[in-house]
Amino acid sequence: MALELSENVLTTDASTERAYVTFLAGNGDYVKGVTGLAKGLRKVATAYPLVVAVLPDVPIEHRKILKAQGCIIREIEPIYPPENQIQFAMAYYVINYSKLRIWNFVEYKKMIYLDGDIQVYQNIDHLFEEEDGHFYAVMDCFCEKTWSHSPQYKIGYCQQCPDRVKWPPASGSPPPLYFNAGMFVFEPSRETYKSLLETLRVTAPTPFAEQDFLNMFFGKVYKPISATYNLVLAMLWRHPENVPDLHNVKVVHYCAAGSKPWRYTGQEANMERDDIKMLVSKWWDIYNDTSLDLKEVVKEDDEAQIQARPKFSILGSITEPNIAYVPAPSAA
Ligand SMILES: O=c1ccn([C@@H]2O[C@H](COP(=O)(O)OP(=O)(O)O[C@H]3O[C@H](CO)[C@H](O)[C@H](O)[C@H]3O)[C@@H](O)[C@H]2O)c(=O)[nH]1
Ligand SMILES: O[C@H]1[C@H](O)[C@@H](O)[C@H](O)[C@@H](O)[C@H]1O
Ligand SMILES: [Mn+2]
Repeated sequence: MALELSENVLTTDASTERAYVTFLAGNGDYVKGVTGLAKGLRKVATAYPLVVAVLPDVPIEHRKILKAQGCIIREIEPIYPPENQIQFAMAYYVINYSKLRIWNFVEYKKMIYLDGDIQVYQNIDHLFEEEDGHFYAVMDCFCEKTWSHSPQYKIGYCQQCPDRVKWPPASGSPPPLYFNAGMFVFEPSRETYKSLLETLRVTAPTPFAEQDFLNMFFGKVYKPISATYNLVLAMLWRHPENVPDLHNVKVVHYCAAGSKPWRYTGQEANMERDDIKMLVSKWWDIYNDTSLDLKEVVKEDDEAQIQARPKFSILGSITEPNIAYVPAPSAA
């Protein structure tokens, strides 16, 4: 099927109109997460490639590692929220606004976004078959300290168990369903991309950065999917009754403090749990499995791709703060 773009013309078949996409910033160790993810996707025999949206501060060496794992490297420009005094739940969340660039990857009709601290343990390609026009993602949990700024946390209300502590009628209607933005199914589109950037320009930044923004922007078309597609680890101790069969879970999100497998020490709260140890060791099994490495040498002309900027122009210019791009502080 021929897909026409205004700037470049691509000839492609249905399988190349779909891809997984992740996001990489900085020269730290998140490249390990993305490497693990590329190998995990290969292990479950996905039919689709993994695109890595990299910020300019990702070093060539890291791009080469990912290219050698079969990833498609796409450099994106950082996006900053409008200047404002804001306390992010984590300082480094500010770079996540740059994720909005993936809506401009319009050579793909549908994509599944996955954070670099996610691992896929079972094939989830069938999610591409879900009906268009919706935003698919997994409902978050509000019980961890990262939420302490929120009314939900202060009240003790969580959408995972709305009857345990009921939302007080005096506070109006309960908050709308809220998804975790570490995994979602979406449709790139120039129009949506433009609208995202324009809306961002007039939206004050909030603690969960682009996650809050996406929840607001896609609220009306959001469709919750099973927790098996993005198991946020805090669910293990906060809502065990909502955890899908752990040994058959499809997607694990190592987002709880101290749970990133490549930084795991076992010291932080809950990290001594057997289920956590099992999931961390499962991640390492994939990362260390050399049989999952792509056996391909990076060719000379691929070097250009590693360094290349996107061919089409980056729409919209968000007002940039006076400070230059701040390298991401190290994460939890
Ligand atoms: O130094 C960094 C920090 C982050 N990342 C990328 O940004 C993603 C988000 O960071 P974390 O996974 O550490 O953060 P959390 O899982 O705690 O964050 C959650 O909240 C964030 C709010 O901004 C985002 O929505 C994110 O997708 C969602 O999973 C990472 O997976 C990775 O892909 C990097 O590449 N380098
Ligand atoms: O995206 C964030 C992040 O993953 C935090 O680690 C988690 O505590 C939150 O629930 C979530 O909203
Ligand atoms: Mn994450």
